[in-house]
Amino acid sequence: MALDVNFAKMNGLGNRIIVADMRGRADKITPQAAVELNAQSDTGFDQIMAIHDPKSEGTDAYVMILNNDGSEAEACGNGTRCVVSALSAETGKNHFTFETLGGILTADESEDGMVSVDMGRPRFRWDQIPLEEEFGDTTGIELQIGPIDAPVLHTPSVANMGNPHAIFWVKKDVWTYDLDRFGPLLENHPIFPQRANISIAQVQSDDHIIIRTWERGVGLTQACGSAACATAVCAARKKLTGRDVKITVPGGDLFIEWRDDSHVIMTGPTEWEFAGKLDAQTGKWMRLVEEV
Ligand SMILES: N[C@@H](CCC[C@H](N)C(=O)O)C(=O)O
Repeated sequence: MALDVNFAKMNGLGNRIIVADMRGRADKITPQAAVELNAQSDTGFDQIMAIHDPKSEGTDAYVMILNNDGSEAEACGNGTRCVVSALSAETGKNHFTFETLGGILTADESEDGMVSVDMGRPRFRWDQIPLEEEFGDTTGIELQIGPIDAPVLHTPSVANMGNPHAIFWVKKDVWTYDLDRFGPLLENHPIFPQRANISIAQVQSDDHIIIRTWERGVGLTQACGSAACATAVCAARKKLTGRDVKITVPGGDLFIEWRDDSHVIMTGPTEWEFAGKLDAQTGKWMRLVEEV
């Protein structure tokens, strides 16, 4: 089977993104094509952001989000910034409205190339995360990993930012935790019927948190924008920080504002990879033809 698609290889703070242009076509990138594409060295990615023709009036595009295990996601903060940079290079526009599986969101590119995405309103009710069983207080649910009397990670906050997140608060440096080992166990824990993105977070101050994330459907990544948003809102709910925070991820910094109307605004950079700066400047798409 040949996957023949125009694309740009980009990243958002090291979160590896393929922006694929599926406009004007009736087909979709299948889970199998995504898995096989990821196995090829030049096109390895964390997410594919497939831009389709709009489905709803007033939107610029429908964006299908695929993780590298072929599963579909409702939200991807870093990938959305990459879609904005790609479409802005192509069209010269700097404001976009997208629809994803998770709903409708807006995004803006500023003069300096930074992109802000309105990630919508977080949801905290147990059945909205979703969790398998009822918890009244989702600022810290009963879940732990490690010995029963000395858990390594415990009592995560949970939130849905379009997609499900659990955040474990830690006192020690986030790099001292074996997230590679605990990540898959927690992602697939029966308490999360739709699996979950798992982050560990160390609060530095009222406006700064350091996190690492094990992403659902991917594994360890350099950055997860929706996890940064989920961490920020959960920290503010627990009164660990204010509502305006810098989140340091392995790939750099994201700036999160939880506005009074409850919308979460995420701001950060994007980078072009082998589509190259030339393509970013001319707005020309590269063509990807792979046997998958
Ligand atoms: N990298 C993303 C999140 C992508 C989706 C996630 N793995 C999921 O399945 O929910 C981001 O920047 O938000």
